[in-house]
Formats: sequence, structure tokens, C-alpha cells
Amino acid sequence: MRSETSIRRIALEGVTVERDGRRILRDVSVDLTARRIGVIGANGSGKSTFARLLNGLVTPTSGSVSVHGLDTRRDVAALRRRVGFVFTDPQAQILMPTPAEDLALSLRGLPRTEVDARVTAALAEHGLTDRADVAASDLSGGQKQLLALASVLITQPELIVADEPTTLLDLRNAARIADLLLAQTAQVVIVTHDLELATRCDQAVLFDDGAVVVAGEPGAVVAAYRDLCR
Ligand SMILES: Nc1ncnc2c1ncn2[C@@H]1O[C@H](COP(=O)(O)OP(=O)(O)OP(=O)(O)O)[C@@H](O)[C@H]1O
Repeated sequence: MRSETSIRRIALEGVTVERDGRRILRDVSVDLTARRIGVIGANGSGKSTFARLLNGLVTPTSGSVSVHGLDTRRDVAALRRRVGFVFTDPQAQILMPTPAEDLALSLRGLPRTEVDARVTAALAEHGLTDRADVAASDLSGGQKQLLALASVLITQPELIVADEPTTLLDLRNAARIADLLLAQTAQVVIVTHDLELATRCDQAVLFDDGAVVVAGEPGAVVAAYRDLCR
């Protein structure tokens, strides 16, 4: 049951994820209600697996995951409508030949006039109007990630989960994507190796070896990560 208090709450209880007999996440319990959440930790520590639990791409082997009052195992269809996922590589996400068509795909099922109006507005908002009908494959890396993010934002998700969305980008494009994510009114979970970006969030979570080491004020969590790496 979704209530006012469940909106913006991400709650994992005793979550274990096993793949090929290997424990990827071990007994993770965490309760996150901040608007902007940074997820940090070493390669292979379980961050992507955590991110994928939030939209049901990964299901827990045991334990439960509740996202905005929705059980990620039971309420998959509702979850997919409310949670937008941004991948590291926009190529994995851009499905249509042109930016305008890709944005329109996100709104399939809505009346044509509404789709056209929202696509036009999104292209303008993200500075892609003059790229609307070019081959998406011809966009720059920065423009591709912008399009991938715009195609998620156009659906007005309640939660945006971004898995290392700036990793493949140069400084300017990384800053643009980071600024855009942090400016959203929706809740945002950003998995990142960029500790400055993590520090700009309202809350951070540190993963190590499949477990949550600490969750809280980003400065303290980043300091804990630095200690861990010594
Ligand atoms: N489907 C799978 N089958 C087997 N092992 C997996 C699977 N998915 C992830 N793993 C393993 O689980 C561990 C955690 O992976 P995960 O991608 O969650 O880490 P990460 O913290 O996001 O790492 P990175 O920073 O390198 O992206 C890794 O050792 C990975 O190889």
C-alpha cells in the first residue's frame, strides 16, 4: 500500500542476491528517504546490483526491496512506470533511429498531439531541437547521454536511477548530466565513482564487498570510503 510516507522511501530489508552460487549482495538493510542519493564504492562492490534491484531488473534471492511503497518483486509493472533507469552507455538505451522518435517511444500510448508537444518541449529543453531528426548514431557521446536521460525524464518518473551516467563523458558533458540529474524534483539515485558528485547529493551510501558499510551525510560517507581505500 502506497502512502504519503512511502513516497520517496527506498527500503531494503535483509537483501541477499546470489548469482551462480556467489553472494553478490549480503544481508543489505538500508532505509533511504533523501531526494538525491549518491552510491559509491569500489569496482565489484555491488553498486550496480543495488541499482538494478530498484527497478526490478534484479530480484533479491532473499529479503525484500520496497520502492515508494511498491514491492519490487510483486509490483513490477507499476514499478517500471515509476522508476526511470539511466545506463552508463547510452547506446544500450537509445532504441529508435532519431532523437525525436526515441523521445516519442517513451510516450507510446498517449495521444499523438500530446506526444508531439512533449517531444518538442523536451528537445528544446535539452538543446536538441536542431538534432531532432538526425541519425541518433551521429550524435556526440554527450548528446547521446543527454538523449538517453531526456527519454527517461519525459516519462516524469518518481524515481530516477542512474548507473554511472557520467563515466563515459568529458568534463563538460559530465557536469551537464550531473547538474541535470541533481536539479530534478523526483528522487534520484546516482551510482558514481565521481566523489565530488556524490558529495553534492543529500545522502550517500557506501558499498564494500556486497554490503553497505555506511549511509548518511555524503561528506562523512566519502571520508569513510577514503579510509577504506588506505
Ligand atoms: N549476473 C551476474 N552473474 C554473476 N556475477 C555477477 C552478476 N552481476 C554481477 N556480478 C558480480 O557481482 C559483483 C558486483 O557487481 P556489481 O556490478 O554490482 O558491482 P559494482 O559495484 O557496480 O562494480 P563497478 O563499479 O565495477 O561497476 C561483481 O563481482 C560482479 O562480477
